Amino acid sequence: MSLHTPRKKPRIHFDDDEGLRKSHSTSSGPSSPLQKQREQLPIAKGRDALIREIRENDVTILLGETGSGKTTQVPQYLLEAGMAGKGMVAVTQPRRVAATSLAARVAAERGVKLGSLVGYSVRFDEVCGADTKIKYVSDGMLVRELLSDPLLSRYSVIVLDEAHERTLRTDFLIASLKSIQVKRKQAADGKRKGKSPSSEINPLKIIVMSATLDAEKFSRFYHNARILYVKGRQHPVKIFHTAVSQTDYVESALRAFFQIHLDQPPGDVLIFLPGQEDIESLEKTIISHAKRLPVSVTNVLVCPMYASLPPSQQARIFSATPSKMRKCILATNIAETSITIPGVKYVIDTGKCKEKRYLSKDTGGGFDTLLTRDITKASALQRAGRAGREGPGFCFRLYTEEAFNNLAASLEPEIRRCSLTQSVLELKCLGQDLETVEFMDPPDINSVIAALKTLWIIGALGNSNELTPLGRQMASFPVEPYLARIILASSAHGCTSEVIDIVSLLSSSSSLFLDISDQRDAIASARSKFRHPSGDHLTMLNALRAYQEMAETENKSSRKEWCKQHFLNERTIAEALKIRDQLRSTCGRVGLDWRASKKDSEEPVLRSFTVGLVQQSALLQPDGSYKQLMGHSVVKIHPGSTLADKKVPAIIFDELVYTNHIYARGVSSVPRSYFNGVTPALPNGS
Ligand SMILES: Nc1ncnc2c1ncn2[C@@H]1O[C@H](COP(=O)(O)OP(=O)(O)OP(=O)(O)O)[C@@H](O)[C@H]1O
Repeated sequence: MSLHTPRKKPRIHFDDDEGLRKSHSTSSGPSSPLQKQREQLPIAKGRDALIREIRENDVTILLGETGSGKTTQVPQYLLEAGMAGKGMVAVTQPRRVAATSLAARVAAERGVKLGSLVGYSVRFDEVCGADTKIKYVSDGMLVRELLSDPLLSRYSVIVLDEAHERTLRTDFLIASLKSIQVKRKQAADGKRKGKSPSSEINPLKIIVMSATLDAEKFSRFYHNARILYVKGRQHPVKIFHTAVSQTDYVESALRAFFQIHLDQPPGDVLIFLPGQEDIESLEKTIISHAKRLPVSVTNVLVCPMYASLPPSQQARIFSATPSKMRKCILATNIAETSITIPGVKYVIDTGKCKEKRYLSKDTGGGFDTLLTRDITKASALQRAGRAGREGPGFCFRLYTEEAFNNLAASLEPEIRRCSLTQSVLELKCLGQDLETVEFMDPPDINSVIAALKTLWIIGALGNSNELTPLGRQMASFPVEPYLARIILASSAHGCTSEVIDIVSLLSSSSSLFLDISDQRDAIASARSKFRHPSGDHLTMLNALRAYQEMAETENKSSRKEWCKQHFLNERTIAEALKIRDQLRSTCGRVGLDWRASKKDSEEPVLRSFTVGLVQQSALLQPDGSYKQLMGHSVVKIHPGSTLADKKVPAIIFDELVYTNHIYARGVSSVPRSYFNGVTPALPNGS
């Protein structure tokens, strides 16, 4: 590799530069139709044996290298073998982008329209029909289905894919499916013996899949379940490590990208970074460096990819790369498992990720936060596995081989490190207690107590931890319990219409207000039109109302321009309006009139929000700081808030962001008296 990086930076030396040169002599072969591709996948050779084993065993643990064909093929084999019966095959995915893109791929392989035989279901978006037999579903959505169908009787087979990720929802399913399987077996046996002839319940098959799984542990949990291995991968991935460790991973990623771009044959590049901030900063530097390249060099198309990016923008990574361009995808670990991004030949792995962790009150927290940390070996293997899906691939790790060897094998399960509030509520609705469920790894007792306390404070649980009617109503809403509580509180204050509008905006995957750090003055002046003196919640409502008024008369391009001028994210509005429809229909189901609206809505709306956000509130101290009402942390108002630098007696906020300070984001000012009587835990007059 010759030295061509911009800004004349020294090249990064990888441990097998020579090997890289040689490996390009391998051709990926001519492209073949989808069916031929299916037959060539490593898993295809073992198809019959696999079906036989699954038929014979209640639970099967399937291990196979990334790209061997597990996720796309196993559900189709089950269908072809008639194992879906009258029911469906569900395939769970920890991430929505994986569920939607896999469903599209499998629909294409079967030559059917997405939403017919093959569909998907993720939060706020479902593309399925009466004839759907294979459903890719986010783990969270399957948990929600449990609430209305505790035996998941619509499914004949449930495939827990990427089980190694051990998200809270996956662990919840791992535990629930174990007892559901027993109950369904008993029901089916009873039916055979004529005890319950009307029962439509059939036995359930469980398949657990991953490329990087502690298979023995899963097997033990499921009564020594059968472990199967799929051998081999379709295309090789050559892995390179840096010769020496790197100090600045963003800078190193920049250099590695241009080394590939200038020296290597065509093929898109996927760079893994920990979070949105790093992605935005690298995006800017890549674009500015690319502009300075000679005109003869292929153009670069940068596509960011992180969870809070609207789904339509995320979908850009899957669209074909224009000719004479090289796509450079900058992604968090949301692109790490399951997905195939067509065109990606090179992966650059910074070795870093953000991990959600619950900061306990003892450490000044009491909330989930994201911390940057080293990835695990399992993640490194998954990241490398995103190359080599359509032909030979290359993975450049920006850390040494020794550092790789020292990485932890896998991440601590989410159940051991995240807030459990929603899960506790869901279990309560199923008549269970988190403490008594047989989890693969039991949760930390302090987290369970914190969740129970939150649910008690917002009225979901009574004094003996029993589920209240209010709690059951909260669980019906597809949002966090505290947001559901706000909606329910709005009923008493007669402002459900306004509150649902704001909650819909808060539940969207990206923020309504664009926050571009170097344009804060321009943003502040554009936003002043909508500013509500009480703070961000009613400012959001004003902006939404202004948008809707304008949209009544303007066409699509003027609407877009208007949003640009006002630094509003139009996609967030579109998403929020969809969410609003769902929340309105949930209101209908729980007997709430969503049309209830107040002309002067400030007090009723803020009173409703205070009920749900009582744990997310802080009081002004004599020294000018804000101290949490329920907790020990001193928080600052986020600079992006309409209340930044303001001193008001009390604030409520949507979230805390943990950087060099603890910042409250999405802030409104409320009179202290609003806290009176909101919760039984608060002393009078606080
Ligand atoms: N959207 C797609 N476009 C092109 N090829 C695809 C697509 N999805 C899957 N493939 C092809 O099918 C192969 C198998 O994909 P599949 O997701 O089934 O593998 P897997 O074993 O589940 O991998 P992983 O463990 O990484 O999820 C890929 O390597 C790729 O060749």
